[in-house]
Amino acid sequence: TWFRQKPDAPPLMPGSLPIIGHSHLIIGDRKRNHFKYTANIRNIFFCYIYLYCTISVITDPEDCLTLVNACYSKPYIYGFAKEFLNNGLITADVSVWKNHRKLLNPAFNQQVLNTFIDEMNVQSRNLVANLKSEVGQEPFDVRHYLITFTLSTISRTSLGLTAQEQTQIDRDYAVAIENLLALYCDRFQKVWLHIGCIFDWSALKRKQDKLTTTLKNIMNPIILKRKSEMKTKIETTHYDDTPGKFKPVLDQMLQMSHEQDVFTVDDIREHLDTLVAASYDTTSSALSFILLVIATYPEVQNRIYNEIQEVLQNKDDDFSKHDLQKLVYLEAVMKETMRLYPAVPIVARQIDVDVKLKNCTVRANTTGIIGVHSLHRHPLWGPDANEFKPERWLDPSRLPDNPVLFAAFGIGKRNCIGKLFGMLMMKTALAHIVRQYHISGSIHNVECEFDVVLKPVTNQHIQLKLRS
Ligand code: HEM
Repeated sequence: TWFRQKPDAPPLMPGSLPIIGHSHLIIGDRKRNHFKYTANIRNIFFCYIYLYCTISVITDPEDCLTLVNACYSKPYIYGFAKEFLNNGLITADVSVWKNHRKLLNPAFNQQVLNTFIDEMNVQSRNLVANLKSEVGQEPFDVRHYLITFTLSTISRTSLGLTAQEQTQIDRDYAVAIENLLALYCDRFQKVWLHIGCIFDWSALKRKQDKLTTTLKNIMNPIILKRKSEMKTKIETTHYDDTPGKFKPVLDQMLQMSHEQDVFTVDDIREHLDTLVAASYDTTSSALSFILLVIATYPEVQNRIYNEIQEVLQNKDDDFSKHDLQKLVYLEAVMKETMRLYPAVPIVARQIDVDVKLKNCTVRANTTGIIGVHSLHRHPLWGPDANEFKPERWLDPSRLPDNPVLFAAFGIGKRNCIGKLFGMLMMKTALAHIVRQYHISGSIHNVECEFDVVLKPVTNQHIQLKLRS
C-alpha cells in the first residue's frame, strides 16, 4: 500500500480487492488451474501478485530493457535451488555471476558449438530410432522422448562422458533432477515453506537433501576423474589443444581452472548441474510446441521437408553446419512457435535500486517480472500479432524494429547463455525427424501447465507416419 501511494507508482493490475488483493482469482478447482494457454498465463501473473504484493509486471519493451540493464539479481525464490546450484549462473550472486559469465561465454560461441554438431546428429538419429516404435500407432505424448534426447545431447557435449557414465546420467541423474525441480515447485506453492526455519523442519527439506546428495555423488566423481586425467595429459604434454576440435564444456572449464586458477571443483559441478537443469526442460518443452505446430499445419511441414530435400545432397547424410545454416524456413518456424508459445513466459529480476521507467518508478526491494508472453504478442508485431506466420522471420521489414520484442531466451546481459546451443540442437533434431516422419496432430486444443517452464499437458498427442 505504501508503494502504491507514491504518485509515480506503477498502476495496479485490474481485479484487486481490499486486503485480499488478487488472491480470489487463483482459488478454483483443478480444472481451473489447467487453463487454456492464454488464461494460464493470466493465472500465473495473478499468482505472483497474490504471493508478492510488491511485484511489477512489465510489458513495455523499452521499460523491460531499462529494468534488465539496471538489475541483475534474481528474486529470493531462486534461493530455493541455492543449496544445489549455488554459484551456477542461474542462482549465483551478481558479483560471482559477472565474473563467471565472462569466463563461460566463450564456451558457447558459434565456433565451439560447431564442434558439437556431430554429437547432435548422433543423438538426433537415436531420437528418430526411438520414435520408430510409435510409427503407425495411436497418438502419443512425445515429451519423454524429447527429454531423453535433450539430456543425452547436453550431457555428451558438456561432459564428454563414456557410455557407462552416460547410462548413469540417463537413468539416475535424470530422475533425481526431475524430482528436485518438481520439489522446488512444490515449495513455491506452499507459501509457509518459503520461511527457511519452517522449511528446514519439513519432510520436503529431507527429500531435498537426499536428492541433492544423490546428484552431487553422480557428478563429483566424473569431474575429479577428468581433472586427474587432464593433469596427467598436460604434465606429459599429451594434451591436445587444437582449435576446432571437440572439447566438452567440462574440459574447457578444467583448462581455465588450470591456466587461470579460476574455478574450484565445486564451481565446476554447480555450473554443469546448472547447464543440465537450465536446458533439458526448456529445450524439450520448446521442441514439443514446435512439433505440435508442424503437425498442425501440413503446408508448413511440406515446406520444411522440401527445404531439407534441397539442402542435403545425399538424402541420408548427417547435417553439416552449412546445411543447418541453409534451413532458413525451419528456423523461421522455430522462432515463430517460440514467439507464440514461449517455454519461459516470464523472467524475473530482484529490483535492487529504484528504477525510473517511462511512466512510473519501480522501487528497490521489490520484484520485476518481464512479461515475455506479452512482449511476444505486443501490438508492435502488427495486427497479425496473435497469428502463426513464420514468413515474417524471412523478411526483416515485417519484424518490429526493437529486438527486445523477441525474448524467448531472455533479454539483456543475463540472458540465456545456451541460446545458440538450444537453437542448433533443436534444429538438428527437427530436421532429422521431419526428414523421416510425417507428423499429424493439433496445437489448437492444447492445455498447458506452468512449473519451472510452460509445457503442453493435455491434448498434446501427435501421430507419426514413415515417409516413403
Ligand atoms: C529452447 C531452449 C531454451 C530456452 C527457451 C531458454 C530460455 C532461457 C531463459 C528465458 C533464461 C533466463 C534469462 C533471464 O533470466 O533473463 C535462460 C537462462 C539460462 N539458460 Fe537457457 N534456454 C534454453 C536452452 C538452454 C540451453 C540448451 C542451455 C545450456 C546449454 C541453457 C542454459 C541457460 C543458463 C545457464 C541460463 C542462466 C544464464 C545467466 O543467468 O547468466 N539454456 N534460458
